[in-house]
Amino acid sequence: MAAVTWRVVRRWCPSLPQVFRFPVAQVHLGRPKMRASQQDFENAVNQVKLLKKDPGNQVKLQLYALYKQATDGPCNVSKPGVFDLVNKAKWEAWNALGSLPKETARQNYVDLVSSLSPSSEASNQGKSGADVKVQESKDIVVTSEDGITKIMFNRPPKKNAITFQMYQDIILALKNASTDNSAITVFTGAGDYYCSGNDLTNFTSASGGMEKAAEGGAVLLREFVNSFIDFPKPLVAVVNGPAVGISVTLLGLFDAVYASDKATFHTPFSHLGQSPEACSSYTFPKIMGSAKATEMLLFGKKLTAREACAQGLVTEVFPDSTFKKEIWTRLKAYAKLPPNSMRISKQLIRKNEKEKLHAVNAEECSTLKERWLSEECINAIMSFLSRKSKL
Ligand SMILES: CCCCC/C=C/CC(=O)SCCNC(=O)CCNC(=O)[C@H](O)C(C)(C)COP(=O)(O)OP(=O)(O)OC[C@H]1O[C@@H](n2cnc3c(N)ncnc32)[C@H](O)[C@@H]1OP(=O)(O)O
Repeated sequence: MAAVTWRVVRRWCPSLPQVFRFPVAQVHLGRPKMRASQQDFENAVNQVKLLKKDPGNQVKLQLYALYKQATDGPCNVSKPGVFDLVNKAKWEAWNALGSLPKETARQNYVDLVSSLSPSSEASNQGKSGADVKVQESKDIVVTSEDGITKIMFNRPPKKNAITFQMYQDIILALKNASTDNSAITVFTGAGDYYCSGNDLTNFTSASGGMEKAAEGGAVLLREFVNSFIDFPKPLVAVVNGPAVGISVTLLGLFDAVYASDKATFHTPFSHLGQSPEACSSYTFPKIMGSAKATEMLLFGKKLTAREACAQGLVTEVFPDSTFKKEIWTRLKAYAKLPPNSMRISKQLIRKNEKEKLHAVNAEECSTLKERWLSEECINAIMSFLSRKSKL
């Protein structure tokens, strides 16, 4: 099997990978699908041989890398010489998958092949006997175009507040984006808000009581933030409007943040009887100095986009009238840069911080678990729900 894939890739990949455009593909995420079986994987390998349309060198390299990871595990061969262009590109694609587990690589391979041949997914599911209906998530929309995977908060009637389901959808979207063929990943919001933060009904509407909800919430939050800490490609926020709570604190883990001049940045944790999350107790003082971080995280001072830019939380601010046009033009150009180079540079920048970020995340989550059960927090949430308070 390996020889077949090797031949296919070699035939398809005669030169160094160029930057290829990938067709528009909209992927709705929902509950994770059943894990791909060995049979699904072998079906997908055969499916690749039958593809009528050349999917482009980037996809072929990704297929090669996932195949090797799924069958041999992490890259265990020495790097080809600098002039062995094809094998070096293949080695780099495989090596970039790091310690991705074999089962995950197998699943990602099957998903990637499914996305190349829309009819194959249904037939794969039929063969494995898994008649699982993938629940579509309307609240997180993931699209891929021009080398950019876009993850959009899509719940405008609730100002894009994040439900428990949306946290899970985002974890899955980031997992898929980390091995898809895009060069960069972008978060943005639908409607007038970027995101109003955690959905304040998450805990009150959870079955099984507050204690159980707080326990589960802390585990989910930790996994959610970890997926941002570990995300291997450039991660960009396109902040189209006001951002609140966790949608602001997460920005400290992004590689670039572009904002409309209509955006605001608000972390009202004390007003809500809560404490900072998403590593902001570490990243914010580092980014803006402890005095300015204190104003935001302890006193809930809301920043305009220009103030956030002056503090280093935002990369650049654009007039709202031209924001979308200007930013997507720029991002499409960035997405044409060599993806491996960007990924490796990000790895160098993030490497020395990772351990610290994971430790901070763990501590913030266990602190929050206690906070969510506190009287201060419960009263603040009840007050919002009974419409006595608004930010
Ligand atoms: C796994 C768990 C992890 C948990 C991680 C913890 C993170 C901490 C945080 O994120 S703290 C931040 C939480 N967010 C807030 O406190 C914002 C609360 N919302 C508001 O104050 C206001 O709604 C507003 C300022 C965002 C917008 O005000 P506006 O007057 O413009 O609009 P409405 O208030 O009428 O809102 C429209 C509808 O949207 C609902 N809504 C808005 N935000 C939230 C939210 N965060 N949670 C739940 N619902 C929200 C609002 O209730 C309205 O709904 P309705 O039309 O049905 O009344």
